[in-house]
Amino acid sequence: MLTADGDNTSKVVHEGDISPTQQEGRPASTASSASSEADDDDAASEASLHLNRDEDPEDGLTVKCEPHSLVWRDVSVTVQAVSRENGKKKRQDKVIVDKSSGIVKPGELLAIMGPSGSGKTTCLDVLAGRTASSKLSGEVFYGGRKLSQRQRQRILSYVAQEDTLMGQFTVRETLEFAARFHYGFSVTKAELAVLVNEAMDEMGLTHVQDTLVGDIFRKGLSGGQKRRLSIAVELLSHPAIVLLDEPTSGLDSASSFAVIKRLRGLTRRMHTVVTTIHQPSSEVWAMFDKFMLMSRGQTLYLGTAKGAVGYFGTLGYVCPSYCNPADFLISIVNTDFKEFTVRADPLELANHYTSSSLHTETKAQIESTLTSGDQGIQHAVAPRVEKSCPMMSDFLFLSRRNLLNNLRNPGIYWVRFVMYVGLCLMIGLMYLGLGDEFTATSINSRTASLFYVAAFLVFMSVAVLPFIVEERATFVRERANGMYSPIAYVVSHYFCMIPGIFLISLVSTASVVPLAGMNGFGNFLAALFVSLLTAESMVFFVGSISPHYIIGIALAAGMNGMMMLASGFLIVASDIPDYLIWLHYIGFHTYELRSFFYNEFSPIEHFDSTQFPSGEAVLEFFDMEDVNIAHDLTIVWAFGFFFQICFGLSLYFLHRGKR
Ligand SMILES: Nc1ncnc2c1ncn2[C@@H]1O[C@H](COP(=O)(O)OP(=O)(O)OP(=O)(O)O)[C@@H](O)[C@H]1O
Repeated sequence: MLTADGDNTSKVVHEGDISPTQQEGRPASTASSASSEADDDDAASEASLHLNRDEDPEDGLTVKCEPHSLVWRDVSVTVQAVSRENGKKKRQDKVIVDKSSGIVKPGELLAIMGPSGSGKTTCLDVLAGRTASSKLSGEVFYGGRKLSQRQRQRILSYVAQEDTLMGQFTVRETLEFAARFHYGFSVTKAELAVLVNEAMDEMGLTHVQDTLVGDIFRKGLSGGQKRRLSIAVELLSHPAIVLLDEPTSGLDSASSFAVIKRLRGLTRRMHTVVTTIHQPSSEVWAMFDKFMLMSRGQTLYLGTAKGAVGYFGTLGYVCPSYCNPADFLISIVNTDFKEFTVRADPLELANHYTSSSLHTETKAQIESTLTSGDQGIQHAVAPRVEKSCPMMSDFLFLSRRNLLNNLRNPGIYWVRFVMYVGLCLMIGLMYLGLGDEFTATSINSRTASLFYVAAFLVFMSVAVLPFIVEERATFVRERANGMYSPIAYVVSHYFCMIPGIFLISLVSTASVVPLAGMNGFGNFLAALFVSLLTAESMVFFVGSISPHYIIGIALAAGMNGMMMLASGFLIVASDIPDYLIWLHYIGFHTYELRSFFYNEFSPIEHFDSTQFPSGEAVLEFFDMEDVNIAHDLTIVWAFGFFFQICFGLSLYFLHRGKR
């Protein structure tokens, strides 16, 4: 069985042939630095590490390439397909990749093609280690070994079908951040600029370097430009293996040609490239070394691209002169439409391929690679510079990106800021001069306004949830491609939300407290600040576990609603039924409300009311007479900390980029 983290692991360190650091003559990655990041499996095989650098007469210090083959053997993927028959839900096992085996050698460019839904993406996911192990059988090897998740991240980059770029950054900024996540402080600013300029140049993005990627607020790059930027981001790390899912979709033919030519260039430096592609032009087709044709999860051909036309010709499917071989081969195996006159039965073709000499040859290559060939080779080709202080550099660059994103994305911060200020001014004006009134009705106004502040202002944090869910896709891609760790992501988000929330709390407090004449500006500010921090932490956690933001909003609203109900205002704590009293204690709203109430009522010595002659009497009525504000706000903060831990755990375990 193919496992998520192969147990027969070895340490693979990426060495560079053209990394800027090495060009400058600074130390490249070493076995010891690599091991500091490694897991136990890695450490066990550390001893087998050999670096094999050599002096290249033309390029300076380069790696002498002894790269590995990517091998997969008898890989099948089975999913539970849900359908409806006569109104009844039916679950059925569906094989979407069936016993696929293959080998791509270093320096080869493999193109996987097939009609829509034939299993190309699934196959690529398997090679990239992005498929849940419960769905998989078969084995994937690199250098004769199964690799752990971390090792895979170090040697391969995966450009997925969907672009998950952040809309508020320009092309140059996007690449600069990606380079920093790959290299940290190991490259200087000048080296970083060289890397970024080179990447933009290669993907034809130089003329749009200052254009925003774009999002729902602003139109930015075109679809094809986004595609090229996604590729450039991943190629920045010079990975040993590059897997790309439809890199040319949305590109014009000239751009497609240029992109594949760039990938071809990588293979000349002994990198391995596997790509799925629809409709390659004849010029693009000519650049493929290997070609794999799939249909309905079956492999119909895996061999040289040059030999494909001849192979199918011998089966009676002769490609007409002047016809693009790729178009012809796809048309004969597309069973979705009736238009095509020449049509093959995919199952028949699959059986024929399995019994062909081509398949026997591939199997033999796989076996010889696994038993001898690659087995003795211990190092990979990718020129990735080890990051110095990875946690610190990840934290700093993530924080910088977060702060910029918060400032630039109106939905994340500024819309909420305006709403908070507007609402708080409304509260201030609605309860204008309340502090000078000590009638019985002023008690009601005080409790109601404080409950509104404690409940509704906190509830408004839900507004940030869609952006968390949206950004999660970027996190998953960057994490799966080994750019940074979830812990750096969580810590940087926490620190970056502090200034914005403090500003909102300050302006909101300054709008309510002086106008309404409420007591204790400092405590009010502290209670609002800590509560908003915790509420946002909760929203981060809910956003991380919700499959869609609408579900997340419903979930966060429900949680807020429950905590409001049991906080002790709508029903006093002593009246809450025993079987629900736990809700009163596990909701952070309880502790923030107590702080707001105690802050307001404890200094008031007199009310014109026989039932509540003083602030203390009001507090006694709500079971809040013995509040210690510092203590209660610490509890509120601890809830926030707990939510942050849950957020981190959820990112760590649920968002590994596996499907
Ligand atoms: N988790 C899943 N559950 C059910 N069916 C799935 C699942 N994942 C993939 N499939 C199905 O498996 C088939 C292959 O999907 P895949 O995305 O690999 O195709 P593809 O060749 O990449 O298609 P396209 O070219 O349109 O991107 C499709 O029919 C898809 O609906």
